[in-house]
This record gives sequence, C-alpha cells and structure tokens, in this order.
Amino acid sequence: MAAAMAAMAMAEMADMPEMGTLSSESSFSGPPTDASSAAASLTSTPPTTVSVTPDNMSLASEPDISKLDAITVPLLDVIPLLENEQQETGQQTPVGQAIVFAKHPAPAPAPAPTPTTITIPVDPPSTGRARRARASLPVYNLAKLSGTDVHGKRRAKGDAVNENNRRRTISGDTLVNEAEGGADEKGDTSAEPNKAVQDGINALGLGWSIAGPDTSKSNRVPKKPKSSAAQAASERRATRLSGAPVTTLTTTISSLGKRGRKTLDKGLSRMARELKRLQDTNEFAHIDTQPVLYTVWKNGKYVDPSQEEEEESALSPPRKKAKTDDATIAKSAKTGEEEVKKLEPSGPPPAKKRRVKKWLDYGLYAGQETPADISRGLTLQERKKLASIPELARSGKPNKSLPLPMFNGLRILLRGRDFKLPFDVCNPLPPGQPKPAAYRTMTKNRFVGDAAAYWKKTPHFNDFSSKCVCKPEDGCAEDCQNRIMLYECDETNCNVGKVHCQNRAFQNLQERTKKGGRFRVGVELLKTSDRGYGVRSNRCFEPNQIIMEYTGEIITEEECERRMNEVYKDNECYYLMSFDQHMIIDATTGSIARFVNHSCSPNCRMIKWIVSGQPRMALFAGDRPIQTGEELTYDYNFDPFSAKNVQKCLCGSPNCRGVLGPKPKEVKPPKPPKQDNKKKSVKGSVKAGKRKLKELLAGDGDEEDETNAVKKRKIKTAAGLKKSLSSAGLKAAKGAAKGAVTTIKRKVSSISVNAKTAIGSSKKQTTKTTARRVTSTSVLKMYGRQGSPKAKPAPKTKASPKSSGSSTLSTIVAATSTLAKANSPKGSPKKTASANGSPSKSASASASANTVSSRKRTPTWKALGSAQDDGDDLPRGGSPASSVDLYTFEASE
Ligand SMILES: C[S@@+](CC[C@H](N)C(=O)[O-])C[C@H]1O[C@@H](n2cnc3c(N)ncnc32)[C@H](O)[C@@H]1O
Repeated sequence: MAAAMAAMAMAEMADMPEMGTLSSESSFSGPPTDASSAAASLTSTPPTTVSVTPDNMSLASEPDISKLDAITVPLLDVIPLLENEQQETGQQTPVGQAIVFAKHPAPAPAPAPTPTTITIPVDPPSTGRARRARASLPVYNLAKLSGTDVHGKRRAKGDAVNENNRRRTISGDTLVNEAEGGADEKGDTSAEPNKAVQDGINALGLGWSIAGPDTSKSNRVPKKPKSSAAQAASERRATRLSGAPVTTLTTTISSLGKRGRKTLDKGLSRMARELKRLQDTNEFAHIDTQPVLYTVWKNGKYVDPSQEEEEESALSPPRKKAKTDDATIAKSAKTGEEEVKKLEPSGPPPAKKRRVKKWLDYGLYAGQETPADISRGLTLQERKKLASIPELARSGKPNKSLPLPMFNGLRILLRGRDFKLPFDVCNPLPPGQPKPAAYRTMTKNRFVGDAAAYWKKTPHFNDFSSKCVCKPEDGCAEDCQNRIMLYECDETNCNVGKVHCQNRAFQNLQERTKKGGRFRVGVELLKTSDRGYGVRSNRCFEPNQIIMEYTGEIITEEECERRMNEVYKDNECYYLMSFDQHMIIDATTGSIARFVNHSCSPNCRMIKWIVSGQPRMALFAGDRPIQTGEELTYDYNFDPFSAKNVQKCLCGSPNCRGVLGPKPKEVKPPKPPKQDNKKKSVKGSVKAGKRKLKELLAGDGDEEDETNAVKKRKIKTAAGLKKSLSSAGLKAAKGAAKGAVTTIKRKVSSISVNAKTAIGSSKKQTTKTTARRVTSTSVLKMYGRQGSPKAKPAPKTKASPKSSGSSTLSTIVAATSTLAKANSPKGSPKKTASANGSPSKSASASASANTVSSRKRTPTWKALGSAQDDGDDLPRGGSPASSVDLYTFEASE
C-alpha cells in the first residue's frame, strides 16, 4: 500500500509542471553530493521535512500534494525508481541514500554517508512546512506534532486534553516527548518513527535533532565531557518545569482568543512562516555569537580599564578631607590632565576640541554690517533730509556698539518719529523705597454709624435720579443738568444712554481699574524728600480725566471728633476730608488717594460727586494733561482753624502761598463780552463779588481785619469739627456758634434744592433772577448741596443753564460771608463742565474737597480742611449772620 501511495505520489509529481522530475538533475539531488537536499533541509524546519516511515502519523485526511512543502516517501518505495534513474544516468545511489526532490536547486550539502530516507521538497523551501498530505503518505501532521492540534480542545468542554499538548512551544523536545509520551499513552507508535527520523539525521551526520536546533545554553558552547552526575544536572529541563516563562510566537498566538487566532492566521502568510522559522535562529534566541566589547567613557574620553584600575589602586590610600585650596585644585587639575593625556592614546576617538561660546555682540542686528554708504537705498527726499542732519552723517568710525537696523533704522531717524523710553527706564523710583506703614485699604466708601442715616435725609439721596434732558448729540456734555449738579449719569437718570453719555467718570474709572494692572490704575506711591509720601502718575491723563477715587469711611462730625480725641490722638497723620452734609471721609482706612500732597499750583482737583445716590469723591486731572511721572497734587485749601496751626508749604511752585492755608482769591482778567445777557450779568456779578472779596481778604495789613478773619475761621471750624478743637477759647465759641451753624446749614441745603429748580427754569429768567439762581447753584456746589430751611423741595426737572456757580474756598468762606453782610458781591462766574466727566476749572465751583489732615510731625497742625472752590465763598460753620448775609446777598441780587 505504501508503495502504491509512493508511486501515486511520484506520478502526480511528475504531472506537476513546477515540480522537478526525477530525471532532472537540477531538481533531483543525489544524496551525498547533491546540495539541494541539504539546502532544503537546512532552510526548512527539520522535523517537518524529515520523512518517516510510511503510514504513521499522517493525519491529513485530504492530502493535497501541491501544497506540500516536502513529500517524503519510503525509501524502499523509491529505490526502484532510483534504480531506473540510475540505469538511465549511470549514477549510483547507495543503499539508504536520501533522495530529495527539490523544486529549486540548492547549494551542496554536507555529505551524508548513510541516509535512510528520501526527502522530496516540492515547494520552495522557504514556503514552510507541509500542512496537509495524503493520508496514505507518511507525512506527519505538523499541528499534531507541534501540539497545536489541541487548540480546539478545551478541558472545560470535557475534551481530553493531553497534558503534554498544553505546551505551546514547538521544539524538538516537545515533538520527541510528545511523540514518545503520546505513543506511550495512546499506545501509538509515533515514537518509533521519530526515532527512525533521528537515526536518519544522525546517519546523515547533519548534527540536527528532530527537535530542531538546540538553542539551550548548554548547547551554545562546545560541550565538554561531563561526569554522569554533571551531565544529569546539566540536562536540559523543560522550561515549564523550570518555571521560566517562554514567550515565542507560537505562545503568543496560542494565548490569543479564537477570533484573534483566526484573524492572525489569516494575516499570517508565508512570511509568517518564515518568522516562525526565525525562532530557531540565534538572533531570535538572543544568542550572541560575537563577543561584546564594553568600553568605558568618562567626560567624553575613552578610559582604558587597565589604567583605570591602576589609578584606583593609586588612589586607594585613605583619602583625607578634600582640601579646597587653590594649590590642591591646580594639582588635581594637572594630574587630571596628565591622566587624560595618558588615556588619550589608548582611547579610540581623539578628544574633541573645546568649544568656545560665541556671544551675540550685535544683538538683534547680528550679521548686519553697517553699510559703507549709508545713503544707499534712500529716496532723493530722504537723502536730502540726511544731508540736513549732520548728526547722521557718517563720522568715519562706524558705531560698533549698536548699529542701526540696516533697513529701517536710518529711515526712522530721518522721519524723526517720536519715541519715548519706557517710563520705568527713565523714572525709576529710587531703590529701596520705603513703604508706608501697613494700612487697610478700601476701594469703596463705607458709611459708619449715623452717617448713612444722615445721608438718606439729604435731598440728593433722591434728587440724583431725576433724568437729564440731554439729547444723544449733546452727549451729556457741559450742559447736562446732571453734570452741573455733580450727579453722575447712570441708567436711571440719563436721557441719552451709556453709548453717548460722557458724564460717567466714576463708571469709566471702575472699568479702567477693574482690568487691573498698574498702568491702568495709573498711580504709584513715592517717598518725597520733605513731604512724606506722595503719589505720582505712571501714565498720562487727559485734562479733567478722573484719576482715582478718594475712599474711606464716611463718618459724622461727632464720630470724627471722637476718633481724633480717642483713636487717632497718638497718630502722626490724619487723613480726614470734610465731605458733605456734616460728614467726613476718614481715609485712615482708605485708598491711595490719601497720600496725595498739596500744591499751590496743583495739577489735579478733588471733587465730590453723587453717584447713584451715593456721595463719592475723586481726584481729577486739572485743566492741563498730566504727564507720566508727575507728582499728583491738589490744593488742600487747608483750613488751619488757628493761625498757630499753619504749616509751611513745601510745594515749591512759583506761586506758593508759603503755607498750607486757604487759597487767596484772585481777580481774573475780564473776559471779552459775550452776547448772552445771562453770561454778562453773571460775569459782572463775579467781578464785583471777587473784587470785594479780594479787598476784604487782603485786609491791607489791617490788624483788625486779620483778627476778624481768624475769628471767623475759628467759628467756621467749630462748626466743622466742633469738639475736635481742644482749645478752651474755641470751645466757648463753639457753644455759641452751634445753633447758628445748624440754621445756616439747613438754609444752605434748601438753597441747593432751590438751585435745581431754578436751573430747570432759568433760561427765560431776567438777569437778576439768573444771577440769584446762579448764586444758589454755587452755594450748592460749595457745600455739596446743603439744604436750606427757606427753600422748598425742588421738582424733579432739570434745565440746562448756560451759567452756573463759582467755586468756593472754605477758608475764605468765613471771611467772605462775614463780609458779604456789608458788601454783597454780585453774581458768580460761569461754570462749565468738561466733556470727559468732570467739571472743568471754570466749573470747579463744583464741590471740591476739603482736606482734613493732621500730622503729629507738626503737633500744632491739627486743622480741618474746608471746601475748596474757585468762586464765591460761603460760610462754613460761621456765625448765623454770615449765613443770613449770604442769603441776603443772593436775595439782594
Ligand atoms: C494727607 S497727608 C498727605 C500724605 C503725606 N505726605 C503722608 O506722607 O502721609 C497731608 C500731609 O502731608 C504733608 N504735606 C502735604 N503737602 C505738603 C506740602 N505742599 N508742603 C508741606 N507738607 C505737605 C503735610 O504734613 C500734610 O499734613
């Protein structure tokens, strides 16, 4: 049967065009000398290409010869064929010689003296192992042999799984063991053919094992004869038993799931089979056939190990504490150099040359040389300009330190574009600027005690909400009633809306500072040489632009007095500002604005506003823009309620008054007459009033007048900070003045309310009436809208008066009001408002702030500032007569 099968196989092979025929020398390799068999065998996995005796282990049910890598036929079956062949060719085939049918010729193999089988590869050797064969052919099923045939079996499924088959690696051991074990267990005869195969291989002298090349460590080095015990010990143990994890392609594949394996199988082509073969290579097994040379490198230099050892032994004596003196370092450096020199010749690569750091000495313009002809590339016009600027003419020696940018530098200079160095570069604060003692800051006013209740009783608390009558094109500029009344526009009281409205200074300030950043805030503290701390700008401000808010605690006069006597009695500085409605802002806890110093030529103003019904105070730029770095100042209009409290002014301005005292009034030069009757009348009134004020204030050195003035001041102060005055004389005066003060203020408050009404309907009034109303407005501005008992509540309509009140200096107020009794100044100057949210200077009739500052540096300097305005003066805490006078003055107009 076997012979018949072999014959069939041969017949089939002969029919196949690609298969070599027995007659073809190129394809038929005679065993000892034919290279093809050895080549085929070498390139194929030995167990799969070695044939065994027929009728064994052929598990392929449908043998397909075309798919066979090698067909092995029994030697006895082939012998007759060979004999025929020999007869034809005259070649002798020794008995038992292996005959291999190779598809392709292969190099000559080693001679095999006693072959027992004939291997007939029918596919290129690289195509892998035979998978299927005719059942009749004695070809081993590779799956069976490799143990992968049990993959389908599962112990869980109740399949009988051979323990040996659990092994996933394919090796000679597996095959042999399996064959043997399997035979033992199953009573199979597979062991016998394996043995026969191995015998055949041995006979060929190929040194192969049926298990394939032995990659175990024991086989890597030539084996020395061992004792039996040693041999037993070194016998190769199954990796499973040794516990060493074995990871091969097969194990990896087998560990995959069914689907994974399927996918993998699909993808595995012949190349995959080649990879499988690689398992048997040295590279795969990580066997180094070439010795690895290890080299030691130190600091980029090769180190000879032998020399290093010497060095180590030389250094081995116990080291003492490392000396860090220069000599030691130099010595060691020298030694090191020598060592390096010593080592250098032995080390393979030469030491690299030390790199020298290159510095960019041209900065951004590196690589650009100053052109020899600087006018090259310039237009005619530019050349002309260049000729006209001798500074730019080439001096002969190029400026190497900072050459101009080649393409644009000269042009920029020719065009003369202005530029500014960063503020910090040219205006750095002296290093180590002392900082003021820590104080609590406050970004929003806070009412303390009764102050809130006081405020709610004021008409402004509600009045502010009446709408202006502006049109969008007006933009709530100088004619806006809100602006004139120093009410900031908001959604409730503005007729034009946020987009067009320009009367929202505090909102603008909030938006500006909300974003943060010191340049948005725009101010910083500085330490002056003689006036303590001050504030300077670190950005530019437009004329009348809001700069910062003066915030603090809004307290009543009584509370202020209490604080001064109890809390601040040991303080060096007081930061109290007379505010409104018997209220004072105490900026001891407050904003940076409290550090702004006084100047007789100030660049700022402190102005009171009503914002959303709340009293607010802020520092605004004056009539000229403020440059970056300027110290910010405003006129305190300080009211030293006692002559002895007068403090020397150190503002240094040319028109310095010499003291931190009241601002003297000065007569402005007459302005050219205007057509507006109202304005004319106002102007006349102002002139008259101011002239008289000046006469009175100047006093002509009259001692009596001065005494009067001081007295008035004292009286005024008594109203402001009644009990804060510690002098006994003042105390007496205070008691007398108290009732009168109350009356005055009530009256003034009423006047302010009237003012609003008057403004609303002033346009068509007679000159006389206008003047009177204007005066009322000025009263309002001076006093921050104090009420008057005589006045009726104002209707909530506003007009747009073209003229408005003048400003007031509180220190003058006392004198003025006293004098007003006799002189009755007429009218007030026109007030205008700037478009950027604050009244302009002419509008500074508005409620400028009253500084209350007391510093213990000058212990006598306990003074209360008072309202500062440029125009008319009003009594502040003056005698009843002064208020009456004032009112009379208005009425008399
Ligand atoms: C509200 S504080 C201003 C901040 C103050 N320089 C500080 O260091 O706290 C007012 C005090 O500063 C001083 N001061 C402000 N301006 C001055 C000036 N022009 N001349 C002299 N002293 C001035 C006075 O002592 C005054 O009482």
